[in-house]
Amino acid sequence: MDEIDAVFETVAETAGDVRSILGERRSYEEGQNPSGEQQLAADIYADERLEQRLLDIPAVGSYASEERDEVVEDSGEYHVACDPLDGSSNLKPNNGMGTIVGVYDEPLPAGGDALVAAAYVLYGPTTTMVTAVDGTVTEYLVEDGDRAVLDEDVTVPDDPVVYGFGGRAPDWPEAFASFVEEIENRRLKLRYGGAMVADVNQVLTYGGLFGYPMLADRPEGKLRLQFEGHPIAAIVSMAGGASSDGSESLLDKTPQELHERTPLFVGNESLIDDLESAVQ
Ligand SMILES: O=P(O)(O)OC[C@H]1O[C@](O)(COP(=O)(O)O)[C@@H](O)[C@@H]1O
Ligand SMILES: [Mg+2]
Ligand SMILES: [Mg+2]
Repeated sequence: MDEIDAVFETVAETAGDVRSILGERRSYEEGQNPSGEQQLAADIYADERLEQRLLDIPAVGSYASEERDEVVEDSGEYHVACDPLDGSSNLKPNNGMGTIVGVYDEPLPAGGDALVAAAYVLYGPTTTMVTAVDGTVTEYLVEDGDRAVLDEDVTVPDDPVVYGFGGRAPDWPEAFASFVEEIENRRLKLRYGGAMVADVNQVLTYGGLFGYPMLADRPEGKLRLQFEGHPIAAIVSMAGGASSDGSESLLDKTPQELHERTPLFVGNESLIDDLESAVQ
């Protein structure tokens, strides 16, 4: 699909720009995003750049992002939802961060069944990009805005190695806390860096489970279904893994509101099955 490739191309180009400003846009701005989180100058830069560039593509009919209240309308058959800078609190300690993009063929907010393609960029020691469309997941190295294929068929390894869960352990519901204990006893290794894209990329590379669970005072968890949940779930699912909110696949869910949150788990299908049995 040429239109989807145009979106991927634009995201790769923009990744080059975002990478180049990270060093100088480290300060917090006055404003908060619709989820009540303080915005960094880099969050705002990435959001504005993606908005401009993506809406320039004729097939892109609207742009929505974690960093703005409303959908920006244009005309075109695809609707793009972005987390412009995922894990931006990692900017200060110089750790991994990402950009997440979901492409839908229905106006937003839209259900997971309307998602036709997804991608993320990982700003690590190198910049890489993972795309998912038509059942295939591809990993690229991004240099100067250009993509070079690293792995043309990314699949979640059968034998899981790593796990990482967000939130404070005392806030985890009892059933989830017992599940985590059991996961640790299976000799999985802890890998948690505080940026979902970076943590999920560990799961795609080594196999395992990433989650940001329901919390005692926040049963809806932290992460946003439209901007983070659906695209990440689609990528992991197309790579042979699975997703869940604790009881059903994230791809079966439709947000009632654009910025709706959800508990989020992605990884090997067997681990997602075990998680659902443990927390339901
Ligand atoms: O600091 P915590 O509570 O572990 O939360 C980390 C999670 O929050 C996020 O940073 C939320 O994303 P944003 O940075 O885009 O708001 C995820 O990337 C990450 O998994
Ligand atoms: Mg995020
Ligand atoms: Mg963000």
